[in-house]
Amino acid sequence: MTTGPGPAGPGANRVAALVETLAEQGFAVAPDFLDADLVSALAREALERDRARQTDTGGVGRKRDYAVDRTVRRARICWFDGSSPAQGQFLEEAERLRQEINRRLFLGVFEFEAQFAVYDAGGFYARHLDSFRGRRNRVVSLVAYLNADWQAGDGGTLAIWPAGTGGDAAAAPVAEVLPRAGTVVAMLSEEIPHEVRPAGRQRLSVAGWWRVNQMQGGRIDPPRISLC
Ligand SMILES: O=C(O)CCC(=O)C(=O)O
Ligand SMILES: [Fe+2]
Repeated sequence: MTTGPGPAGPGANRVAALVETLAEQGFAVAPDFLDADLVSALAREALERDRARQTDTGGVGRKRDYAVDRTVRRARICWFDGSSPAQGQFLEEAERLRQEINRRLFLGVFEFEAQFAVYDAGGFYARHLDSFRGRRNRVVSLVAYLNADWQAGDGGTLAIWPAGTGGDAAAAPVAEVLPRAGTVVAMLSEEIPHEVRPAGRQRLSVAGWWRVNQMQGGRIDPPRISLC
């Protein structure tokens, strides 16, 4: 039986289910989470920005930590600037998730930053955690895939390892996620090691992170400045 939208509005069950799974296992994979029209618009924008050379070569980390290391990551990125309706709609989805994350997980996450990512054939991102040493910087990670007709043979899966296996190179992944249009993945940034396997064809995504408020040298951690 299907149920209509509850009092919290359309999609509330979908958001609650994702966050519940995130709370239970440290990550959640939700196929068909995003509306198909939104996914198409985001894919178009990612390609337009890439063509206009507004994507950077995917250095690892926030701007001030920038280090381009093509042995770790081969992709181009472009930070959201909130300037398009598609970005706005995606950020509204992120806000719904943020509220549920704070309600269910008590994480106090407040700020969201997002980027388009373009991995050409051969692109990858070696196994990593999304948060940085010693800083409660990124707390929850969100990835949304924009690729129509992605097949298992196209590679580019997101491999996910269980929490706490960061230093264990021999541990087996618990999930391999195909980057199919509409699929969304959420992960606890400090705990879940993950890797983008080499893509067999161009692979488009949006990656985002929620952060907690941080005092640094008596100042609130400043918002990241856009690169494009
Ligand atoms: O695109 C993905 O599947 C994950 C990307 C990622 O791990 C990152 O940008 O930190
Ligand atoms: Fe990551």
